[in-house]
Amino acid sequence: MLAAASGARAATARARSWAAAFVAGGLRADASWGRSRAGLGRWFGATAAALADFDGVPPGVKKLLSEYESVPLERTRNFSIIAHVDHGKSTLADRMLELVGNIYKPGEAPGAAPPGSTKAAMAAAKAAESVANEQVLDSLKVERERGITVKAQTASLLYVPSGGDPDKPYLLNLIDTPGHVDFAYEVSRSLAACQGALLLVDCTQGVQAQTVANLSTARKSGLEIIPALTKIDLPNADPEPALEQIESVLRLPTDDVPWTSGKTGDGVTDALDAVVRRLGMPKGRPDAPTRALLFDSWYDEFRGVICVLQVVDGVLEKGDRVQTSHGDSQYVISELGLLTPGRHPVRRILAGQVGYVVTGMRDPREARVGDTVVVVQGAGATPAGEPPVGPLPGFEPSKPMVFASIFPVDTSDFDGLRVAVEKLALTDSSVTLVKENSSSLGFGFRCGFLGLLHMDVFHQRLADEFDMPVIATAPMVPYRIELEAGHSMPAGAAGTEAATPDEDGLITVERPDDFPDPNIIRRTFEPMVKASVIAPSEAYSSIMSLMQTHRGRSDEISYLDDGRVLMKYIMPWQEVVTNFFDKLKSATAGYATFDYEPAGYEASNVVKIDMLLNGAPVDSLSFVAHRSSAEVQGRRVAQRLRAVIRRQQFEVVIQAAFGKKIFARERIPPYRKDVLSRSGKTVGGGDLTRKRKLLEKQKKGKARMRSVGNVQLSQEAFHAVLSRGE
Ligand SMILES: Nc1nc2c(ncn2[C@@H]2O[C@H](COP(=O)(O)OP(=O)(O)OP(=O)(O)O)[C@@H](O)[C@H]2O)c(=O)[nH]1
Repeated sequence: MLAAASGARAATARARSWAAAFVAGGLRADASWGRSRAGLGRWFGATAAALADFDGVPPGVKKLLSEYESVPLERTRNFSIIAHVDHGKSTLADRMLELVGNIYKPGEAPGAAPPGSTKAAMAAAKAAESVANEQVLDSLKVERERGITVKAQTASLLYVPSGGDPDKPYLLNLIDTPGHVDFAYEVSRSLAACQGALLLVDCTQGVQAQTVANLSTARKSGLEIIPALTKIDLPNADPEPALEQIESVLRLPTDDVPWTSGKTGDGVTDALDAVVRRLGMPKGRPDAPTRALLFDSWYDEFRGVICVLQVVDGVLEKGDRVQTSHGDSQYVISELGLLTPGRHPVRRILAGQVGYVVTGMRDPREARVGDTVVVVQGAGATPAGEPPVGPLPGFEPSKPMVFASIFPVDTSDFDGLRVAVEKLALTDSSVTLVKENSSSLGFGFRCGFLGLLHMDVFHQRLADEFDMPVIATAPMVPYRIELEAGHSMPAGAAGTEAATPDEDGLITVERPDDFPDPNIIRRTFEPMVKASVIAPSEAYSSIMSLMQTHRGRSDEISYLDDGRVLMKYIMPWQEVVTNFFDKLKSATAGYATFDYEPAGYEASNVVKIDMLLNGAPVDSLSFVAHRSSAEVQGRRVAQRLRAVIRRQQFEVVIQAAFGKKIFARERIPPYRKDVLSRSGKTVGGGDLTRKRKLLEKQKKGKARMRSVGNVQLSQEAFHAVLSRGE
């Protein structure tokens, strides 16, 4: 799973830097005291008072920590927010946290400057506030940069519903979920810990492909669904058609739909009231032996694995000795607490509640998501003489959907890459890693990802967090192959598991070079997806022809009442992986939304195409394609390689081959670049410094390339393979 620096840890760090920014802001402002206007003096007085009381814990969190134990199960609600990407989940969740005081509202953080303050004071206060507030639930660096949530996050809050008794608050456990299709697995895990979900529909965009997919996942989990409109503040908000689609496409009643805005905070109480009113309480038995559902985990460099759990039955306490249902090791809980989303230690977590647990566990693979944690020794242990409690219904582990290899840019830096990927994999247990030895690029890792965005995010995090740029090969989907009787996978295939037949007698191939000789293949099966596209009806015929080119089979077509069409297709996953979404966007002027779900395997006539440089096959450039388009794709790759491979001092011949048959050939003529000469004139014999500089510069340029045989390849060469479908 894509976790990382975890939300909670980042949130804590943010809280610290917030306090630091605030204090620094105060000092900077102090220096300009003499120049300040009259109002500023009053502000500093108030600021000093606020600072004296300020312990970094917002008031809502203080209340939660002091009262959560007295909230009975009947007043507990666990819910998720689900929606199409960018429909406003994180923003709405942030407003909910502000409303109950778990985080500060803009202008309300202690020390925030009043209007009319000096520039320095305003800037300091603004910095402090933005640290405190900006998208608190999207904390990973990549999440902020790309504006997407890749990691589900949890926050507990106390809420008094409208007209409710202030002495009887509800404990709401809110689980923010990723919206992107790659992270659907995170969504399903989060949902397992909830009784209901707020399904957001952006009322400027209406129902989209992923709204449909998320609803189907939530329904499969048996959740109560509360549809809600978002972004009602926008000038182009059009709630009526969105409501009609909620009724006609999602088949949900619309008589009680909160209208919300994450920008202005409108309707946030309506949404929370609906959660309290319409969702059931968690099904748990406070007096039974403890069973807790592990639904998320992340790795903290200092504390080890941190697990997020929902205590279903019983109680979890600090000092308990615990064990997971599927593991043998036992651990002692050294800390447990609530997430707000910052981490706050408490003494115990009761039935129905959600929190984090630290045990000193070092290997994230031991924290299997979906596993049940039971108490072996402690208040929640099974009484002596009684049979141990069974596990809660778990859920399936995620399976990689695409594979791509990564190699260090500098061959001598494999150890650096190994350390970086292993550390990153600790925080992202859904990525799989197998060491591989490529004949062209040397040692690297075959990585399995949940999808293309997951892959991109992994590469970006390697660069961001470990300063480790990599050469990455084009992604490939896992094919399953039935070999002719009496044959087995040739030795040397990456990953022994990949080479071992499964219970159906099929082997899974995850990299083109492991594709066996066509003569020993009886049948090949490729993974399929059920794709949903929602687009303006005018784009119907261009989508249809795009789908045909990509071997899509129409499954269902329905027209929405706002002039859009919902088209469902069964198509090969490999077709989606090779830049399909970009083409769909350009075919529909960016208006289409797209989602898919796995749809099993189908027999297919796919072949491996080899790319050769100066007569030698280059394993990292080879690819698998459907027989019908394999040669066209091979030709395209050869042409693109000709365009991106720099001229060398010798001729480079690029060829594409299927088996022994070479069907495409491109040539790059030699070019002798003498960096020491300008316009044919050699740099003067005496100018040694300049000569050295030029040679240094040339060396640096080369450092971002990899030599394959005697040809220099850059990352663009591997992109040529990725974009072969265009
Ligand atoms: N005007 C307006 N903008 C909003 C509102 N809610 C969200 N936005 C903006 O819409 C964009 C997406 O919002 P997010 O909250 O990140 O959406 P999300 O659904 O969490 O996105 P993912 O997690 O990536 O799926 C951001 O630029 C927000 O500032 C709203 O109610 N009104």
